[in-house]
Amino acid sequence: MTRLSVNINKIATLRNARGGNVPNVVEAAQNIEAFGAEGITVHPRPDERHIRYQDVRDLVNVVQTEFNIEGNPNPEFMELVLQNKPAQVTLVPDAEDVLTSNAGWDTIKHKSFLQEVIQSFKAEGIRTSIFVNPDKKWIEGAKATGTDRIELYTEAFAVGFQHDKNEAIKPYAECAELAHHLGLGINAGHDLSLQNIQFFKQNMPYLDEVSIGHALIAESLYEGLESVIKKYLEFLK
Ligand SMILES: CC(=O)[C@@H](O)[C@H](O)COP(=O)(O)O
Ligand SMILES: NCC(=O)COP(=O)(O)O
Repeated sequence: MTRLSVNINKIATLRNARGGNVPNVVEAAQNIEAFGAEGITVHPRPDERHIRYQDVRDLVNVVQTEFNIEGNPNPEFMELVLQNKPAQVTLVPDAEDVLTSNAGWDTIKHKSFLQEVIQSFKAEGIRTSIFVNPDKKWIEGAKATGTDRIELYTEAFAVGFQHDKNEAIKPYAECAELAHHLGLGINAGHDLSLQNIQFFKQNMPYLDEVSIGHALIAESLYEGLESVIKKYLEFLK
């Protein structure tokens, strides 16, 4: 059984485009849970271009499933997470100006920094996960940081899936075997979609959780458009 955590960044992007509260991020999270998702993920970025720090404060009292906050552990992010105590924090080494997450941790170079940060979250009962590329050296390095889980960065899989899906999954499945052997939990995310998720799940051992946002929200638009347009047409008769 692999948990689905829905990343709601893109719902906040849409809300922020108009400056009001439509769509309502908190209501969306509640609906997503009511529809069966097993977690809500947010990734507040320093410029708050989608999820704002206040959204985290609003969501933490409302989310009934697993609340997962992702981000680069700078002092502001650490304070936000430590004050709100989600079930899980996912550490991502994003530069401030990136369009989206584009790399995993060098878990060897940043070992002592990660050890320190992870220890402060775990001391507050927050499960930790660190975002890594699918390379065995980063998994071994992750083990040494004391993290509970890794999150495998799946962009390379999503791209490779288009050309040779069996080749694309190989490093992920091997890293999952190693992580499990080392006693680490296994999450995965980035560019997973309705197109590639079934193959990913079927070929990934020990997969605890996936977090999916961009494609899932786009797919919800595609699948919802027909029904909404029909409703408008009905009212315009
Ligand atoms: C950590 C990760 O994989 C990202 O997918 C991220 O959570 C998405 O962030 P954006 O929504 O800002 O692209
Ligand atoms: N951790 C990955 C995530 O939350 C969602 O990534 P994406 O589906 O928006 O690419």
